[in-house]
Amino acid sequence: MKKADTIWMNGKLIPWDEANVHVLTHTLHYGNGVFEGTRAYKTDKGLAIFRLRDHTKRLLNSAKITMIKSPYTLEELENAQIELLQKNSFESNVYIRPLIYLGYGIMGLYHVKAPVEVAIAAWEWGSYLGDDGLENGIRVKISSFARNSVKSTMGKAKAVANYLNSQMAKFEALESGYEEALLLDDEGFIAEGSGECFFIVRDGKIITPPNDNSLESITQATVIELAQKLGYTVEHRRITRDEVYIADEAFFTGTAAEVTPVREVDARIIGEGKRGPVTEHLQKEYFDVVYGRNKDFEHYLTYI
Ligand SMILES: Cc1[nH+]cc(COP(=O)(O)O)c(CN[C@@H](CCC(=O)O)C(=O)O)c1O
Repeated sequence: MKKADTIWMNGKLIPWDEANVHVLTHTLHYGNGVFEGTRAYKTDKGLAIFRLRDHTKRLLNSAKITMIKSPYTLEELENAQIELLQKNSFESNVYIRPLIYLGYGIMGLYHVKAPVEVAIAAWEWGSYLGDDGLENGIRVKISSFARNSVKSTMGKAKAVANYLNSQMAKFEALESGYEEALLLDDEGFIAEGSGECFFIVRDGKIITPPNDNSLESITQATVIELAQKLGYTVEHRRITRDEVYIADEAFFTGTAAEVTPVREVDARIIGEGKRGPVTEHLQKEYFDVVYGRNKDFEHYLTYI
């Protein structure tokens, strides 16, 4: 990972190598911290953060869900992200990682007296699932792990602790020779990927699971809005694994994953075993949106 010069920590820009925490930082031990993943793209008019407000709102919603009181307002956090990108220099697209976490000072599960800290880092990050994956699709394994259950966790919070489930699913998939995991919910319906939301295409219709068991994905929402504007029928409904196997196309969406085609699931070739025509169309349109080439969506961009 290429270091940037500085990281924003609790209101100050400090040198990357000095952005450290104490080993008894509460979140390190108990996993109650919330974070975001936001991309900024090199558009013709310079670097632009995509859906900054939506991501920052979700960060504060995540904090509210897990009972962390942010010391900064929505505007202060937005301005901090803008300042971080202005004060660092980046050659290519940037990934921004805000984190609100519980710092050093108390141990034990009752967290309310732990100090709340905020750090925002940014680095240059290419395609999450590989350039080849973006173009030709990836191979996916249905995970042996069910997605965190709504009976025991809260998936609308982008909370640190929720990612042990994702990490183990990702590990299992890669160790089995695949490139990503697709998780079922605890009733056996498709939930989402380890770090993405999921779509299939059947008979020209675009289908994606509701967010009962997944993060409310900003990229999923953008792709749905885009697809509807392009005249596609979009269904938000439950999907079973065997419906995935017989789908004409499938793809993941996420800030990091962008629109990544899926060409195989559990050794079943999806469609023609490559990026499908609808996926390719949506992927191209999505990149036009985030690079500021689609004026109907330019309100989502915050130019730095
Ligand atoms: C579990 C999960 N589900 C769906 C999504 C898609 O949400 P959105 O980015 O708002 O469209 C993400 C983002 N996953 C982050 C993973 C990055 C990482 O590995 O770290 C991301 O895409 O930034 C998830 O982590």
